[in-house]
Formats: sequence, structure tokens, C-alpha cells
Amino acid sequence: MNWNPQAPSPMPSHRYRPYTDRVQVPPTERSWPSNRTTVAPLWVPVDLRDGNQALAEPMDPARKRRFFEHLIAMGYKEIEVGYPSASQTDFDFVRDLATLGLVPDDVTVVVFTAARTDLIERTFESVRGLPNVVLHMYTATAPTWRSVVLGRDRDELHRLIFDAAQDVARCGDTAAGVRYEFSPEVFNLTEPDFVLEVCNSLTELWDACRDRPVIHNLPATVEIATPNVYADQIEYMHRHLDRRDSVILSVHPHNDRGTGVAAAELAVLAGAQRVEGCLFGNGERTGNVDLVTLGLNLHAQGVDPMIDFSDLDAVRRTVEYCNRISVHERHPYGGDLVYTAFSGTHQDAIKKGLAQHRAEARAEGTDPDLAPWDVPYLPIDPRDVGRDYEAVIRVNSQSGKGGIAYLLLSGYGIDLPRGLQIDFARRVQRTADDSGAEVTAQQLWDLLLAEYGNHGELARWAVEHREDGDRLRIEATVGGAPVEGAATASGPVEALTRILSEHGREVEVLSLVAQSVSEGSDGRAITFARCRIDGGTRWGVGLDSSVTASALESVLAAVAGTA
Ligand SMILES: CC(=O)SCCNC(=O)CCNC(=O)[C@H](O)C(C)(C)COP(=O)(O)OP(=O)(O)OC[C@H]1O[C@@H](n2cnc3c(N)ncnc32)[C@H](O)[C@@H]1OP(=O)(O)O
Ligand SMILES: CC(C)C(=O)C(=O)O
Repeated sequence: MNWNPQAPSPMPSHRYRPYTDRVQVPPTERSWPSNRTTVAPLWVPVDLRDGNQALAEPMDPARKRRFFEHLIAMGYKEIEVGYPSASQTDFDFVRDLATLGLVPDDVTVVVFTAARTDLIERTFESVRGLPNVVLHMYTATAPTWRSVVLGRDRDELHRLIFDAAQDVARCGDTAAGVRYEFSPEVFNLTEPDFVLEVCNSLTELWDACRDRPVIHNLPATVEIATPNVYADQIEYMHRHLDRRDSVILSVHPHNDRGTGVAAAELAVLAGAQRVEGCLFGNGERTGNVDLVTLGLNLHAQGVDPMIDFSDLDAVRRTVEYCNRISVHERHPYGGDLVYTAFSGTHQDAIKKGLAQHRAEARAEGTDPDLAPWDVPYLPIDPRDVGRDYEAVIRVNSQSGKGGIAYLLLSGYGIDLPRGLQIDFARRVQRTADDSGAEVTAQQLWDLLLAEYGNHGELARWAVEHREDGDRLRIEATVGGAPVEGAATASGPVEALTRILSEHGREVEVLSLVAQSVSEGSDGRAITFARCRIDGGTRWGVGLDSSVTASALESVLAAVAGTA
């Protein structure tokens, strides 16, 4: 129940206006809701500029270089490398890229500048010698920025931008592979007709053509509305920008409302061809849109992101090292916990799903890593991004038999019989509840043996195969009482039950399952015995290098457990 609507609210929400009062959303014929994304847009990481300017400690040259090289290795083809007129570090970094030949031929570097002659000239100085360059000029265009920050009306601001664009055209040697980008900063709060007026004038001034298109980058500098509103704004520009085939329509969402990814995805449906963002969503305030999530969202829909995410942990380590900001455990695709289930029903479903996936791949003769994926609760196969199944299931007090069985199977190669899974899960839950902590595979193994195992009951044994059956001779203790004797039966386990009967212990072996243990067991056998004893049923587990001894021990352990 919400608080009493008559009482004063603790939240001063009345201070804020709905976006409908602030944004002019143009009337638009809207086709984006029924569009589908079937190819990846051009991704442009801006970590070295927008991400970097948001860091408490901007990257030093070594970090910048490591980040840049990782972006290249991942396959990014256009990379914003800095704001070279703003700092000597950025200027020197761009010069290093040029003089040390660090930029592959198929990669374009983007350099960022404000619309000021001195800054533009300095920016061009920084890129001398680089073959493929985009000069990216920006100016805020939204009403509040015009009046409060820049002190210019629409016409005056248009003049400022146009003059600076002329400087760009004067300094830029287009023959030498320089292209131009313009960002009307805070596009999402700017009147659409003003954006069109400014952008179209630059398209003409810079003489955009199909072979040398201009980039108009339309930022949601501060996210203020739901993503569908941004999509409407982008579709309107997509439909109305002049020389559309000579313009690359780019978007640059931020994440103030937590919907940066959705905004970018809908903007692409609405006609955007290029997306600027940062890996794992670093950037001003709540960050730029996250290029990792965007890329892997496409991957999860069967669309090649055209970026190599196959070692996502290495990407994450680089980003964390360079930004000095850690990636959250729940971060989509890259967080430590995102392929891990603790809860029982999820674990059960994943375990069944993985088993079915493997079985189907085997039946089709397909590599499981390449076979179609449809495993409950796992939108993608963790192995696609270099994660292992080991971490998929972890056990705590919320877990059930499926997860426990999965850990023992993956850790020790043993497949607990279903009845034992149910019985053991109750005991594990008690232990986890008591400690409040996670239970590892090793702890489960120890607990299994402690709860059901043999504890030195079988001191000596021998089986003689004879005409009339197997003759078993044993010396053992059960619940502290000695059990010694011999009996002949069709097998050693039946003979054991006869010896036990002679000692006053009636035991019926209901099932016996023997397996070999994989992990660090020196080829040991494990046997799970389900026995009816004194009117109840009880599980026993035997572990031994001999299969026969492990079977005998499992029965003795079941009897000892009831003593
Ligand atoms: C949304 C974004 O991410 S935008 C990028 C923001 N990034 C940064 O600011 C990081 C680097 N910036 C800097 O190092 C500095 O701001 C510099 C070197 C570029 C300029 O420094 P300064 O000359 O000291 O100016 P300052 O930082 O105070 O900038 C404000 C001035 O630039 C003007 N200005 C702001 N943006 C722009 C623009 N895009 N184009 C032209 N002028 C602009 C302002 O109106 C103001 O002018 P005024 O002094 O006449 O009032
Ligand atoms: C100027 C643009 C590209 C920007 O960084 C922003 O709006 O956030």
C-alpha cells in the first residue's frame, strides 16, 4: 500500500516536469516498431574520449594504448581516440598513433573538438599523417544550453557552428582521407527543425556525397524520456535529413534513466546506422550506452555483432584496469554472477537443459558449441563468451537437488541416484541454512561421505568364487558392534546380507548403483546402496579402489547409519 495521498509526500516530485513539456517530439510516421535489426550497425567506442573524460583519474598514455589495442583486437573499425586540443596527454597519444604506426589500414580514428577555430586547428595538427580520420565537431543546441551556457539565440548559434564548420573544411584535407562528423549536443532536447536546419547546412557545406558521407551524430546527452521517444526523434531525422544517402545517421545515448541500451536499439530500428558508446557502459554520470550489451544482445538474436566477444573476461580485465572501475557482478553478459544460478528450480532446469543440449548435439553429430541453443534461464551459451559451465550452478540454502547433483557431476563425475539427490538435498540445505554461506563442490563431496559414507567398518574381506556361488568372508564393525563371518550366495552383496542377518540385522538391498569417480580419486569406485532396514529405507555410500569393496561398504554404511 502506498502512503496516504492526503499526507505530504516525502518526495518532492512536483519539482520536475514531464518530458512532454520539454521535448518537441515531431509528428512522425512511425515504422520502427515493426522493423527488425538484421545486421550490426557501425560501432564506435568512445571510451578514450567520453569515457575517459568521466574518470576521476583519466587514463595515462599506457592505459590509453592498452585500451586502444584491445579495441582493435576485438574488431572495432572506427574508434574515438580523444579530445587532442583539450589536453597534452590526448594530443601526444594521437601523435603516437600517427608516428608509431599503431593504426591498422582498415581502422579510422575519430578526434573530438569544440566549435572553436583554435581548437579545430590544433585537432588537425594532432592527426597529421594518419590515413583515415573523422574530425568530430560538437556544439550544444538545446534551448537551455543556448541561453545559459553559450549565450546565443538560434541564429547566432547556427552562425557559430557554420563558421567553425568552415574552419574544419579549410583545415581538412579530404583527399587525404579526412571525413567530418557533427554532433548537436543534447539533440534530444533540441527543436527538431533547428537540428535539421543546422545539420542540413553542414551537409551542404561539407559537400557530402555517397563516397564521402558526413556523420550526423544525434546524442541523448542526458536521457530524459522513454526510449520510444528517442526512436521517434531519430526516425523523424532519418526521414527528413537532406542527402540521406550521403549522411551516416549516428546515435550517442547516455543512460541517465537506465534505458540507454533500449534507446540505442530502438534508434537503430528507427534508422540509425552508427552507435557511439563505451564498453561496459562507462561514461559521464550513469554512463554512455554499453557496447558490450548491445553487441551481445544482437548475438543472442542470431545476428553477428561483428565484434569478437569470445574472451569477455579479458575484455573486462582490460576495461577495469584502464578505467579503474570494476564491472558489477550482475552486469549483462560480463558480470561474475550472470551465468550462475543459486535457486533450486533454476538449477534443475539448467541441468536438464544442458543435458538435453548435449544429447541433441550428439544425436545430430554436431559440436555442442555450435549447436542451436535453447537452455532455460541461459539466454546465451556461456562458452560463447569464454565462460565455463563450472560457474553456472552454485549451491546455497536456496538451492535444490538439481544444483547439488550438477556440482557433484561436474566436479567428481558422479551422478547421484534421484532418491539420494532428494535425501541429500535436505541435509545440504540444513548445513547451508546453518552457515548462511555458499557450499562448494568439495564441501558437498565431504558432506556426502560424512552423511552416508563408510567409516572404516570393513576391516577385512575376501570373496571366493565357487560352484555354488560366491563365498564371502568378512571382518567388520557396524555401529561399533563386530560383524564377522562367512556366507555363500549368488553374489558378495547378498552374502553380506546373510552374514548381517546372522548378526540380527535384517537388510534388504533395494538398489545398488556403482560408478567411477573422476576427480583426484585414483580410479576409485563409488557405490550408492538403497536399503530397507528395520522397516525404513536408508542410503549408504561406499568408496573404495575395488568395486566389490565399495558395494559391501555402501551396505554396511547404510546399516551403520541406522544403528
Ligand atoms: C557532452 C560532452 O561530452 S562535451 C565534451 C566535454 N569534454 C570536455 O570538456 C573535456 C575537455 N575540455 C577542456 O579541456 C576545456 O573545456 C577546453 C580546453 C576544451 C576549453 O577550455 P577553456 O577555453 O578554458 O573553456 P571552458 O572549459 O571554460 O569552456 C567554456 C567555453 O567554451 C564555450 N563552449 C562550450 N562548448 C562549446 C562548443 N561546443 N563549441 C564552442 N564553444 C563552446 C562556452 O560557451 C564557454 O565560452 P565562454 O568562456 O566564452 O563563456
Ligand atoms: C557531444 C556528444 C558526442 C557527447 O559526447 C554527448 O552528447 O554526450
